[in-house]
Amino acid sequence: MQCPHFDAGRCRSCALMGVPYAEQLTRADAEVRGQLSAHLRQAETVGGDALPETRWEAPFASAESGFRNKAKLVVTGTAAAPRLGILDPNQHPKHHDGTGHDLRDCGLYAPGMQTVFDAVARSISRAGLTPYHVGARTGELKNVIVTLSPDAECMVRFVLRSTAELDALRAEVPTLRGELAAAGVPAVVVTANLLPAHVALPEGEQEIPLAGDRTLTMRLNGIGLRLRPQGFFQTNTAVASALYADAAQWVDEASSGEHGVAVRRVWDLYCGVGGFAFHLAGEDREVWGQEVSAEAVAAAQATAAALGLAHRVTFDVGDATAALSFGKPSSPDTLSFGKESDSGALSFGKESSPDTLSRTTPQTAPDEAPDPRRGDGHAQAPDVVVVNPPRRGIGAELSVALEASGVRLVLYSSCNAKTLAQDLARMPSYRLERARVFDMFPQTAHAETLVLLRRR
Ligand SMILES: C[S@@+](CC[C@H](N)C(=O)[O-])C[C@H]1O[C@@H](n2cnc3c(N)ncnc32)[C@H](O)[C@@H]1O
Repeated sequence: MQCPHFDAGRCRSCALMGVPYAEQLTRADAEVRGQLSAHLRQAETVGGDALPETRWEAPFASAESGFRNKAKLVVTGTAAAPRLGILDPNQHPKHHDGTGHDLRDCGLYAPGMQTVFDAVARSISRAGLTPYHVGARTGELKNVIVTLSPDAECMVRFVLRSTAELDALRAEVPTLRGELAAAGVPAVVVTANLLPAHVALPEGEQEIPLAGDRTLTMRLNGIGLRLRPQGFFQTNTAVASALYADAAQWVDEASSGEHGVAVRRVWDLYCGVGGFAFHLAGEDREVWGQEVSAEAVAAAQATAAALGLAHRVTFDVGDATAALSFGKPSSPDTLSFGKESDSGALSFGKESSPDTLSRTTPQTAPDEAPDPRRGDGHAQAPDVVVVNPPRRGIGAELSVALEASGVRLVLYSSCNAKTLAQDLARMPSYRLERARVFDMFPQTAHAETLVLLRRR
């Protein structure tokens, strides 16, 4: 892939731009393999059972362009001539003069995205929305966030500093929707998001619905996952489809044969809108998902209801790091969460302390009486736990709890092989059975890794 913005130094987001794609894939695979080298297993015989070496699957390739389903565009310029893209990366953020570059034609975006961007730009001009100027701290419209579904429907969110221009935006929305419907990319969700603070974040806490029913359906492998404005969704739809499909297949394969693990209960921790949960939900399986974002949980519950699965695929808002600490209720209101930043860092009101670790009693936990405060989906110990945390990994509390638990299979999907390796080091009772790199983020050095761990 070749990019004029990269070549001109206007955008440096794609660090590997210009590196042939086959080489990017080889590098990503080698990098992850290197990070996990201490955990790769040789063939061995344990208690008379022959255990094969770690099965390292060929990396899953992405399309090298046109793969992104989501755009977070900084709005600069003027209402008459808005630019949708990024702030000039060559200036220090603290002393930025507000210059931005228009990246509507960025080659990473899925076909159809630019049609949405162009219609949004026309709306900004018609409504007279003033782009926020980071240098002068004036103006209202900070960012536009667009998500495009595989069915060519979209969600458009306008991130505003205040409600000063909300009425003008509200009055413009029907025209925008009319244009997008005529162009074949109907906007099924339009919202305003408020970000009053002068901070380099893509969005704020408050979401104001302007049109639509607040859910966009992302259809992957025939499963219509509902997405609401503030819920996380994997940005590369095709690669996410392959990731979820492999996860389901690996669990099916691990549950069959001589050493097969009967899989009746699955936990999907850090579940987002339930991508893993719905792919792993079988006829005779219960799945429980836990996630810190209430919007994502509401979306996952809407999917369960729409698919007629609400009786056996359930979700709760809560801190996944404490999910296996059966001795204590995982009450969301005992923790005060900050927002996840782009880097994936969360600011927690409370860090996991030695005290919370000592209250975790996982050796006996899976057999303990179910906590009546918990719903059916997680009243009993799971056979499989899926974890898909942000870049910081699952951390000490959850990895130590998993290590001491009776859980037979763990599927760990990670976007950071370094923290994955750190977490695996705290779980020596698990054998790394299978691994695969998924190129979720072509043109960058980042990749997603799925590993299947089986208790020795
Ligand atoms: C990489 S995303 C994965 C989401 C989902 N598994 C998917 O496939 O789309 C990580 C998710 O973890 C959530 N999260 C972050 N910290 C959490 C915590 N302590 N407990 C539960 N969920 C958390 C985020 O809100 C986000 O939805």
